[in-house]
Amino acid sequence: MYQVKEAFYTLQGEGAQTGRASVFCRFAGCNLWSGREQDRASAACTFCDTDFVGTQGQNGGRFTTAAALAKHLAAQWPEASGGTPYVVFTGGEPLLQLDEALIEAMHERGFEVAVETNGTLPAPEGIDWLCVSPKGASALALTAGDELKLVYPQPEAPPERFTQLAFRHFFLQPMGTEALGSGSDHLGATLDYCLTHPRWRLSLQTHKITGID
Ligand SMILES: C[S@@+](CC[C@H](N)C(=O)[O-])C[C@H]1O[C@@H](n2cnc3c(N)ncnc32)[C@H](O)[C@@H]1O
Ligand SMILES: Nc1nc2[nH]cc(C(=O)O)c2c(=O)[nH]1
Ligand code: SF4
Ligand SMILES: [Mg+2]
Repeated sequence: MYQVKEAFYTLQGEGAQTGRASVFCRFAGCNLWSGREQDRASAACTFCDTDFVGTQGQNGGRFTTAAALAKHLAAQWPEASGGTPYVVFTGGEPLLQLDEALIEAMHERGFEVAVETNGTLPAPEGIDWLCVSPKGASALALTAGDELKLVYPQPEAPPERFTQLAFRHFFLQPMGTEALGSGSDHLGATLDYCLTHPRWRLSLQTHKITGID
């Protein structure tokens, strides 16, 4: 049984695939936070900007088979539009639910499969684009992939801890604080770090700038 909070067609807002048309599948639930505000301060991940609780979002629901969920997601891609169909599995934490059967079902429908993960859980075979975004002191199970996208700053996860890992791209993404009720957006500190450490590139959450989903 797959539990999906929401699914929508948009442009990837972050990282090296920014601007690419994508079907997003946001799975419900996370292993680093319950999603309840009263638990935020004591969670392993404290700065989450996302509601991933339940299955009542747009195009959300419970799906009993990989085939049924794949059909539901493929239906969000515009017909006869050209380009390679692209699905981004996110959450919550997608690696609590994503399995080889669902990846295969998306491949059979012609999709490339991307994942946005906190990196604390092992990944199934067959992912085409793996983005790992480390969280605080949480240990990484995934130490290789396509991009490492670190939300900055995190006192318990300084960038230096990750540069030796086997990723093709290293991004710093300023911590957005809207969900946290603070005025500061950490953009200046992120710009400074990228300017003084050219290994790292800036990732902006462009969907928040443009107002797209
Ligand atoms: C909501 S998470 C879901 C996927 C997975 N659980 C993870 O943490 O990577 C999607 C992306 O948003 C990033 N993110 C979450 N909260 C953020 C915030 N307040 N500011 C900037 N990026 C944030 C995460 O680091 C991750 O790269
Ligand atoms: N447009 C857009 N791009 C995104 N990239 C990562 C997202 C996520 O929440 O995982 C996200 C999202 O929610 N919307
Ligand atoms: S690990 Fe990802 S989904 Fe979970 S609380 Fe942190 S940012 Fe949100
Ligand atoms: Mg998001």
